[in-house]
Amino acid sequence: MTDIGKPNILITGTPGAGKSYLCERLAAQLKFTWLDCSKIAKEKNFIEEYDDEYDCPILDEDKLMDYLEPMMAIGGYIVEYHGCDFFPERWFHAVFVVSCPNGTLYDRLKERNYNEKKLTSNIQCEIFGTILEEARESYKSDIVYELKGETKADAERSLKTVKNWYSMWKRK
Ligand SMILES: Nc1ncnc2c1ncn2[C@@H]1O[C@H](COP(=O)(O)OP(=O)(O)O)[C@@H](O)[C@H]1O
Repeated sequence: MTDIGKPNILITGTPGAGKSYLCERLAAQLKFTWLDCSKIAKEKNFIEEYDDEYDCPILDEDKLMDYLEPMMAIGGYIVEYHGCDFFPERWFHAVFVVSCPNGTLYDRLKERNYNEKKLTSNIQCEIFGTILEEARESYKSDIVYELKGETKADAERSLKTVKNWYSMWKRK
């Protein structure tokens, strides 16, 4: 791993779990730069094709990674994405997986007008803990942490957890 002044943090989890909500606050409080990969992919057109069935763009992972690489070498970034297995393991010093109870998640995704197929697949993803499993398979287990993203109180707790982690990291 590169010897950098600030770590890079990955925030992952099912769409709607509360990643952006947390990242926005974290970036402001820790003074890190927040990189929302879905937003970047859309803006920079890092899209391979469009999945009509699930009504979503398919990410061109290589293009996204080429774009992120120089930033990851500097450190001080919070990377957000609803997947985590394709990033180089060396990029991240901690991986936080945000989760949310199905009922709340359902309401949040309904509000986004997800079609039935997309909605069901995302709810299943949450029920099966797919992203948490993906994180545990892709990174060392001692850098993977779970956070809850349902309520404002959850967000406050998550902010504290990540800040505490960062304080410990600085002392190392
Ligand atoms: N901890 C939370 N407490 C209350 N509302 C939240 C919380 N996290 C997210 N939300 C709300 O839920 C919706 C989806 O959150 P968002 O952060 O965009 O999810 P994601 O980035 O994981 O797709 C937003 O309307 C957001 O304001």
